[in-house]
Parts: sequence; structure tokens; C-alpha cells
Amino acid sequence: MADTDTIVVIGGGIAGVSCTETLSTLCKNESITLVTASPLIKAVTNFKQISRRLEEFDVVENPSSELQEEHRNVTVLQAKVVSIDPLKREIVTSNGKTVPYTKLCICTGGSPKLIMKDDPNVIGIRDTESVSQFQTKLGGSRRVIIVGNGGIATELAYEIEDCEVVWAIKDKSISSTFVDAGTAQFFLPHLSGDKNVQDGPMKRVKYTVKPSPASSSKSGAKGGALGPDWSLGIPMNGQVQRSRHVRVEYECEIKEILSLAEIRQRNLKVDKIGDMEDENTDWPVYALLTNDKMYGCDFIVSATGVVPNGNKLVTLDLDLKLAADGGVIVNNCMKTNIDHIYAAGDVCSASWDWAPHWLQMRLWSQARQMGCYAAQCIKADLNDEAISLDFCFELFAHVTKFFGYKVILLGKFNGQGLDDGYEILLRMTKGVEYIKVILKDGRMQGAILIGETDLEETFENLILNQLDLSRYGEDLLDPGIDIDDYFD
Ligand SMILES: Cc1cc2nc3c(=O)[nH]c(=O)nc-3n(C[C@H](O)[C@H](O)[C@H](O)COP(=O)(O)OP(=O)(O)OC[C@H]3O[C@@H](n4cnc5c(N)ncnc54)[C@H](O)[C@@H]3O)c2cc1C
Ligand SMILES: NC(=O)C1=CN([C@@H]2O[C@H](COP(=O)(O)OP(=O)(O)OC[C@H]3O[C@@H](n4cnc5c(N)ncnc54)[C@H](O)[C@@H]3O)[C@@H](O)[C@H]2O)C=CC1
Repeated sequence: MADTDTIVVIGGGIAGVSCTETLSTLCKNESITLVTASPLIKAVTNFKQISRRLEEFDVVENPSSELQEEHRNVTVLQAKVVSIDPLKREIVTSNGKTVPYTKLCICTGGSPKLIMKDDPNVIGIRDTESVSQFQTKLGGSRRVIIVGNGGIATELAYEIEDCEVVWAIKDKSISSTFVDAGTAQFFLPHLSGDKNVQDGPMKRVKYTVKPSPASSSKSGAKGGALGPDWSLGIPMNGQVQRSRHVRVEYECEIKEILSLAEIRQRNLKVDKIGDMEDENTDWPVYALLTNDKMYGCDFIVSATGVVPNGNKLVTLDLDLKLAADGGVIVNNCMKTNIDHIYAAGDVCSASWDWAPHWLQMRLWSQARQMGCYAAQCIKADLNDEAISLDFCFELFAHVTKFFGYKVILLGKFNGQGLDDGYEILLRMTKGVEYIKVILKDGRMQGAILIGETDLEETFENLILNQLDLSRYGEDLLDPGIDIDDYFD
């Protein structure tokens, strides 16, 4: 490798920063340039493994100078990349700078996929700036409608206080991106009343924004996606002092968004909820749902997923191959279809043959793992060495928190791709814990663990080693049996 090699990474989110930091350690003789549109960059701190595959870490947003100080061979450029020339092997930034590269790793994340995105009454949540916009709006609100049924909607439905919430979901049960209908039942009581306070330490990643003179909201540049515990410490209060209550509208979408004038002009009937409104209550905006319910509200949150920024790269005249979900296709070495260009994190679609118990979800943990692994692949490539897929891609493992409970998802936790030929074992103590295990031919394929079950390590091993568990039958989840003794 020549001393002058420059490896360029685009994106200051967790994938880009993890890639840059790993490259800095692995390729000490190379110079590494991180180009990012946002003034603050993400960093993982206090990294710990809570089991072999489950990771615990804090995330901070730092000024880019800190990364440069800690890693002498790293330069950070705050600019948007506006073109990539794979023949000349150079990128051009919004401030007219040309940066040559030997290897390039694209970590440009995703953008919220908003319904009715030009309507000022509809907002999305992606970065620190959008959270602040949301908080300001919520502060003066009596009712908000949340659309979507994934991570953000689930967290908001729990966190919002002093404001009525209508949660409109396409599915038959809540939180369906993460859990099945049975598991959702466990959460339902927490849609109203006091919040659930669990005792004991939460084994879960934390998210902090370090105070910094460079605030992303001032710059106007879009920052990286928020992540674990983004909602902790962020007051989410509306303007009506009342006990928490979320009204769920199942199996519907928003058909139309209307103004008060349109409601009057078309003489439309508005549905009322509880005692908060009468015939004369006016709302800033109205939503007509596909189940023909019409609700007024102060604003609508569209928590309807993320579109990888792959399309934006194609508009940079780059002939990158994209998957159906819009992500940049990468192979098992994180390589795109263009020579010397890699991709990692939310922007990419993992297009190798997945291990039987892994799946891609656009998550903080996977952004970190892919960023680190892409760096290893780049190093191997520069040294003409072979590399095998990192073991973190053997098993899907995610730890998060929903409705105040620790939630651990392992392997094919919802029986994804297993057809119908699987069996489910359940154990539930209302308000305390919920354990669901997916078995196929007596072997564990996945699990959902809610509460402080302490079963994650054992189950992780059982999924990986595919031990035949048929002889244990339902004893596998018998609370009177210390399951660890069987298998450790
Ligand atoms: C509200 C919210 C809550 C979440 N909660 C969780 C959670 O609890 N657990 C979890 O695992 N995951 C969570 N996620 C998902 C997680 O945050 C993302 O999967 C992860 O942050 C993606 O990281 P990334 O580096 O791939 O992309 P991003 O964080 O989106 O970073 C992309 C970077 O690229 C830069 N960029 C984009 N285009 C250009 C360009 N042309 N030139 C230069 N720079 C560019 C951006 O400025 C940004 O710095 C959450 C996401 C959101 C929005
Ligand atoms: N605790 C965690 O692990 C969290 C993870 N995240 C991640 O952040 C990212 C963004 O979160 P979300 O926006 O919640 O995405 P998501 O992918 O988790 O959920 C999107 C939801 O929107 C629904 N939807 C899509 N289009 C719709 C439409 N037109 N009308 C109604 N519903 C529609 C989908 O059915 C799905 O339920 C995701 O990658 C998510 O995994 C977010 C928050 C918390």
C-alpha cells in the first residue's frame, strides 16, 4: 500500500464513523477522509457485549474535531458530496473541493418516508432538528395523530403525555414491525394510564447529545438518524393535563388531510373522542382515515419508515445497482457493483445469502457492525487478502425498549421466512415478562424476550448451535426449571 492512499468515507452517522474509526486503526499508513453534510458526527462510546451477539453502547454526537484529535490519520470535511466519478476515482463536494480516493465507502443513511410530505401539518422524525420541531409543536397541542406501526410510532405512543393520541395503523395489532399480534397484547395495557417503571438496571444502549457550539439545527444540514434512547430526557408533553390515553385505529391509513374550511365546505362529519371536544371544537387539521373515521388534530406524525438514500446516489450519475427497497446492493464484502466503492449502514441492502438466523433491519447496531466490517473488507482488499463474513451476521440480535420494558429480539423472532411449519412456546407473567420461542423440528429459530428474563445468552446459544430440544417439550420455558443448568 502506498503512503499516499486516501480512503474516503461519506456520512457522519454511526456507519460512517464506525467505518472511519476502524480504518484509522487498521490502516495506520493511510489517510482517511470522512466527508459529512452534518456538523456533528456520531460516536459509539462505552461499548460492551451483553452476550456474544447483543451489544450495549452509548452514542454521543460530537463536533468533528474530536474525531480528528483522536485519530491522527483522519480528516473530516463538513460538506455535502455532490458527485462521484468512479473512473477518475474522485468525489466533488458542495463547496467545490475534489477529493481523490483509492477506496470509497458510502454511508449516507436513509431519509424518512413521509406520507403527504409537502403538507406542513405532517412531520417526520429522523434527527435532532426534527425532534426539536416535534417538541415545539407538541407543546401547544391537544391531540396528535400518529401514522405508522414501527419503532418510532411505538416509542411515541408510549412517551407522549398531556396530549390525546390517535394511533392509525395498517395492521391488526400494534408495533407490528417488531412483534406479532400475541406479543402486542402484552403491551396493550400500557397504552393508557401511568407509565411502566421497571426496577433494576436496563441493559440497553443510551443516546446523548453532547453540548456543542456547532448545532445541527443552525446549519440547516440534515444530521444522521437518531438512535437508541433518543426519546429519553426529551420531554414529550402536550398542553392538556390528562392521564395518558392512546386510541388505536386498526387496519387503516390516512386517505385525505383536510383543512377546517374544507370540512365546512363539504359539510363533512367529524368523529369526536371523549369529553375533550363538542360540536364547536375546531382543529388546525383533519385526517380522513380509510375506515371512514374523521378526526381533528393539531398535527400528524408520519412514522412510516425510512427510504435508503440510494436513489440520491443514482442522481449523482452513479450507476449503482439498487435493491427493490432502494438500498445500494452490497455483497458479502460490503462491495457495491462499482469497483472500489463500498457501502454500509441504512443506505445499503445486504444482498448476500443471509445466514439462516440473520436478517437485515435498519438499526443502529447493524449500522455499527456494517461500518466496522466494511473497514475490514477495505483493508483486506488493499492487502489482497481474503476475508470471511463477520460472525455478527450469523444471528440477528437486537436489544431495545418498548413501553418501558427491555425487549430482546433474536434470530427469526417472528418466524420470518419459516412458512407455517414452526411451533411457538410462550410464557407470560402479566406486567412482568413475556417470552416467545420459535421452534422448527425441535430446534430454536428465534425468540422474543420482554422484561428482565436473563435468558438471552442461553437462547442465543441454542439458536446458534441448533440443539435438538424436542425432549424438553414445554419444560423449556418452565419457570421452575433453571434452564441455564440444562445447557451451560
Ligand atoms: C427516531 C429514531 C429512533 C431510532 N431508534 C433506534 C433504536 O432504538 N435502536 C436502533 O437500533 N436503531 C434506531 N434507529 C435507527 C438508527 O438510528 C439507524 O439505523 C442508524 O442511525 C443508521 O446509521 P447510518 O450511519 O447508516 O445513517 P445516518 O445516521 O442516517 O447517517 C447518514 C450520514 O450521512 C450524511 N450524508 C447523507 N448524504 C450525504 C452526502 N451527499 N454528502 C455527505 N454526507 C451525507 C448525513 O449528514 C449523516 O451524517 C432510530 C432511528 C430514528 C430516526
Ligand atoms: N427501538 C428501536 O429499535 C427503534 C428503531 N427505529 C428504526 O428507525 C427507523 C425509522 O423508524 P420508523 O419510521 O418507525 O420505521 P419502521 O420501518 O420501524 O416502521 C414503519 C411503519 O410504517 C408503516 N407504514 C409504511 N407506509 C405507511 C403508510 N403509507 N401508511 C401507514 N403506515 C405506513 C409500516 O407498515 C411500518 O409499520 C427504522 O429503521 C426503525 O427500525 C426507530 C425507532 C425505535
